Amino acid sequence: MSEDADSIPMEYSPILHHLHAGPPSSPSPPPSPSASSSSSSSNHVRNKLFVLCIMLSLWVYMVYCCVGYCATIPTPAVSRSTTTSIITTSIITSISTTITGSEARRGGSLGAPRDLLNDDTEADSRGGGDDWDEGKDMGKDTGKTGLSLNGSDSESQRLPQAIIIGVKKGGTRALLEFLRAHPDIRAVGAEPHFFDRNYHKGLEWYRDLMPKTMEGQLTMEKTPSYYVTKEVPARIYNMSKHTKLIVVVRDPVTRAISDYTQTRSKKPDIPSFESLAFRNATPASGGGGGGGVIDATWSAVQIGMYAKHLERWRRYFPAEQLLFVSGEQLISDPAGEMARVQDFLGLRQEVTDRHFHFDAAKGFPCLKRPEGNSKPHCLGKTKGRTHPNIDAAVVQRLREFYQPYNRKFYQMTGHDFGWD
Ligand SMILES: Nc1ncnc2c1ncn2[C@@H]1O[C@H](COP(=O)(O)OS(=O)(=O)O)[C@@H](OP(=O)(O)O)[C@H]1O
Repeated sequence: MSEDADSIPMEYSPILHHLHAGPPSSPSPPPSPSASSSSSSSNHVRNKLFVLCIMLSLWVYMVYCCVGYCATIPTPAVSRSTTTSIITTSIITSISTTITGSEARRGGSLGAPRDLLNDDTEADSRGGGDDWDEGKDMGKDTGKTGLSLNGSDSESQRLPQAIIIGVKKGGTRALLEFLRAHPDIRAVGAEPHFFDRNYHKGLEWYRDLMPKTMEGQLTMEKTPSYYVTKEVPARIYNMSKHTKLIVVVRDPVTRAISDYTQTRSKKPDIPSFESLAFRNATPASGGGGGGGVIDATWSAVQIGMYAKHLERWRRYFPAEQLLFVSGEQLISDPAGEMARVQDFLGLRQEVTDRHFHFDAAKGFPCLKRPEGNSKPHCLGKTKGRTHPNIDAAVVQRLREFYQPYNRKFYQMTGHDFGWD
């Protein structure tokens, strides 16, 4: 060990003083003037190097924080022993706050991965968004609760307690948007498709999509393809067997035409509805109709066999946990249908007839604020498309095809939807 290091008196440095604090040593003989000046300058350099090292470590730590790790490490306790640690703590705290704040502002649904926007129903429901797309409703953005940094103690992301599981083109977007007018509901805007397409990503991925909720608020999402996907009932049951399930159903013939209309809006060259509806349809049979057999493997037809799909759900969930909303009633009497839904969810009756305005030009109810005269908000152009005229004979064949399924469905749900 070098004796010099121990015996040479150092220039006073508060930092080094702390580091070298120890039992007082016996006084050393005074150094010669030349030795004193060279050792004093080498100490000076060493001190500077030491301070530089500390600054460098701080800088590295700040960079580390900025790439996102800071939020996951516990913030060091504020120590008053040295100025350095106070500064370090305040820098770390302010970076943490910035990161937490920006994440909160992103909110559940806004942080959703991009691939969520690629599914057909969601892309469709976003398309028209000139007057009301689903990310923008009556001031109740999905991420709104995330804006509160102070309230974050009582707010957290929860798995949904209620899900709109179907059906595609039934009126699911309208129902979700109506529900989002309720103060006790927070919902993801985009369709997560967790239980069908993204299940391998795990429940934490799913939870991460959810908006923050306070105690007593319900978290919801809608993905219409769940109702017809074989694996989904068991998967939702495994998440929670208490999940409340809502299905918006609509006359299966109109639903099939609506489904076809949506596909055709994206792929204008597809064959006619008539020819797709029948197995082995030939141009000679008028593209369908005639004596052909309905093609129950065509998804536009298959989705409307509601009773068949319901059997799968009933193997996992009791009747009381499933609510069937009439897509037709949701248009003609939105407040009445909303009363049933709020009841089912155990919520106060907040969304009432004062929230709806029937837009005669659009032919649909739109949401309005109960107070004031602000302009009502309607769904975008992709909701309420004009359907093509379908051969009456084909429509009739489809009605006959669906009749037994409808009857069974009325019996299973205890509700006659009046489609026959
Ligand atoms: N209030 C209101 N405004 C506009 N549209 C309404 C409304 N209520 C129900 N509907 C009907 O919803 C149909 C679309 O259903 P979905 O939202 O379930 O479609 S999707 O599966 O999410 O693509 C859509 O079907 P089409 O008319 O065939 O476009 C509408 O008839």
